[in-house]
Amino acid sequence: MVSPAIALAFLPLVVTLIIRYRYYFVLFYRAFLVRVWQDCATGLSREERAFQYVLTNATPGDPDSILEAFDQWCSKVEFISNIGPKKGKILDRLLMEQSPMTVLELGAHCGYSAVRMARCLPLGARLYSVEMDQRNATIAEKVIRLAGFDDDTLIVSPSDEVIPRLRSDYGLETVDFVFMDHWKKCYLPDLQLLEGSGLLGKGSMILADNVLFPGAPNFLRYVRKSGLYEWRIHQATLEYIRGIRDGMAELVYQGIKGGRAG
Ligand SMILES: C[S@@+](CC[C@H](N)C(=O)[O-])C[C@H]1O[C@@H](n2cnc3c(N)ncnc32)[C@H](O)[C@@H]1O
Repeated sequence: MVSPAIALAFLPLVVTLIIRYRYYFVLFYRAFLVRVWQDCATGLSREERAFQYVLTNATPGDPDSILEAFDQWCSKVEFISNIGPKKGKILDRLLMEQSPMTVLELGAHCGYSAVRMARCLPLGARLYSVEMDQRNATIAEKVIRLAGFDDDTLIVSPSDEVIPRLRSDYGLETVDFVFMDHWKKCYLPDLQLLEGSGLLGKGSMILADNVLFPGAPNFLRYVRKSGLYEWRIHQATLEYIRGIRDGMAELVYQGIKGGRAG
């Protein structure tokens, strides 16, 4: 039995830790505890619950109302790691400035960022979204169609299998814009796969989310050292949780080092 005196001595430390890491507790509570509880209570997956909410609260064919419904659900009900409204605005701005004709998304989850991007693209642009989880892809497909983007292509496979086949199976010559938002450990190998496949041209932009939290240190180290990119970090906070620092890395491919520009 711990004596009350010893317990009291540790109290300031415990209080300090709780205050200091309160946003991480909130994240753990909303992303994990609420999810487990709701999975048992509803018999539905978190993604299916989010979709039910979107179906009830958004207007079909109106992408902004679909994004708004997702944002309300993720801020007030359960956490889902969509890019969210704040970082989403940076993504919107970059897409509108770049006007890319071919866009590749790695990690579609429920289709939030796919809808977000599709509404910013110029007429005739093509969006290829890659999602390896079949259940997530089913929801993403429904969300993308609900928003009215019937021409977007959803590829259900792991990114490292899809990237080498983009040229042969989907007829892509170059990719103008890549949005990376899948597992962080895949960022570096997939970037190198894209380089090796010749799909990046001079000026192709890569935007990688969550490079500070949960973080992609190997990816950032490589980008810094490779000399292949002009790059910057957009400082932000984690989607739907203020108080946890995060950032997105914006890379612009400069072509093959010491050789012909891509
Ligand atoms: C953070 S969520 C994507 C959120 C989405 N981009 C958004 O903002 O709405 C990550 C998703 O990437 C998928 N994923 C992870 N690694 C992948 C890979 N190597 N290939 C394809 N999908 C992957 C996961 O199944 C998950 O659905």
